[in-house]
Amino acid sequence: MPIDYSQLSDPNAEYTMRDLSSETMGVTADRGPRDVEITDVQTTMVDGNYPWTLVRVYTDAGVVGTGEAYWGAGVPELVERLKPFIVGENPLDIDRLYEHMVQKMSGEGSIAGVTIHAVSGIEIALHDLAGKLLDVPAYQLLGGKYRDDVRVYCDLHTEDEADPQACADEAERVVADLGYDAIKFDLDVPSGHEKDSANRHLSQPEIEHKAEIVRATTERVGETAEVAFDCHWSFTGGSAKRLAEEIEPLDVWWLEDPVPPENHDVQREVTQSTTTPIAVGENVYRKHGQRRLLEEQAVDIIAPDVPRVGGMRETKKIADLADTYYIPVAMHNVGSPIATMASAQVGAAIPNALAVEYHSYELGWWEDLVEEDGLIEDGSMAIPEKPGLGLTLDLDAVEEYKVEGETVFDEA
Ligand SMILES: O=C(O)C(=O)C[C@H](O)[C@H](O)CO
Repeated sequence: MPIDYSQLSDPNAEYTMRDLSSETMGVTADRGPRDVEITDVQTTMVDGNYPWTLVRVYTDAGVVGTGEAYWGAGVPELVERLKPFIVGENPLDIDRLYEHMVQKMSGEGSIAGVTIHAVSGIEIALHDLAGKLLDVPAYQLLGGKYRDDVRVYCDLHTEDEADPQACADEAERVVADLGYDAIKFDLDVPSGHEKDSANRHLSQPEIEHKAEIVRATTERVGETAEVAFDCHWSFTGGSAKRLAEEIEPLDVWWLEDPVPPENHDVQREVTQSTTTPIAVGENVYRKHGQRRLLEEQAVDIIAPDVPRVGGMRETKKIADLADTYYIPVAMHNVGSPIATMASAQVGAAIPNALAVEYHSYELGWWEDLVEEDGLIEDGSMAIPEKPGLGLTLDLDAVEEYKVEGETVFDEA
């Protein structure tokens, strides 16, 4: 039997002094037709190339909002934990409900991690819902449009990720056949020269091997496409600096996460040591987490993940802060069409959007999860003029691709 979290004791959530519920805040004025109440929250996990955790928020108006939380063990349980804090609330108060959820979960660790994944999934669903209730696209809720289409970059893989020629071949194929003009490869791949996989140090032959991947791909497609490289927080500051310097003459879009994200001093030193643009952000939570990276100009490009960092408004706030330092935003994304569209809607509404990531080109059924077709064309996503996120989940496809044992959401 599923656990009824509302029956479990949680002193922090019960007695927290800063209570942002409508009742305590006295948010009770009659809003006429906009007086809508949240009645339920549900999740369904889809077995994509990541465990996509779809979130639905139901209302007494019969309107449902769909969002997506970044994957992670326990995220559906955390969504269930959050439910009592938003049931009965007006879904149009997105900002207050976000603050309310974060505050109520502060004893449980809402500074970062899977708690914020769960909050983000609900927050995105609230944008879809609010857009539908007000009959406007989600970007409109964020302040309106800077662009009709948002650029999408494709994360690429090859059977042998360490083979520079295989990477160059795949880059050429994807750029020519799928129409992308921006792509990304992993650079934390073995070179055959590794002596120790723990100490983060890169020997010169390892650096030369990585530079060879960069050289092979940028030489092959550099005239028509931008190429970024991801290092997944692997190296020492010194190694990162040597790698970044080595690839300076090559035409790199950005080098991502060369060092772990938690030491800002090292991060800043690496970024400021090189002309190779450094991108960081997917593993950093909420505007508070991203603040120092931006204020200390420890990044050239900020890369928040919308269903992970806190949701759409939180990403907008991060983008606003980034823009005060003239730093562009490349939205990290490994999600389903729901997360990808949520990211693109943010991209439409911020001046400094560089691109949104697409991470599922090898899956074959990514787009089948929604009724709409042609979501990404020629490396870009057109922002729908339909209300909310502008997508309709195909519940038959959700049933087909759900994680074994999962239950598909109720209809509206
Ligand atoms: O695409 C990226 O930038 C990634 O880092 C993909 C990663 O595998 C994922 O986000 C975390 O494991």
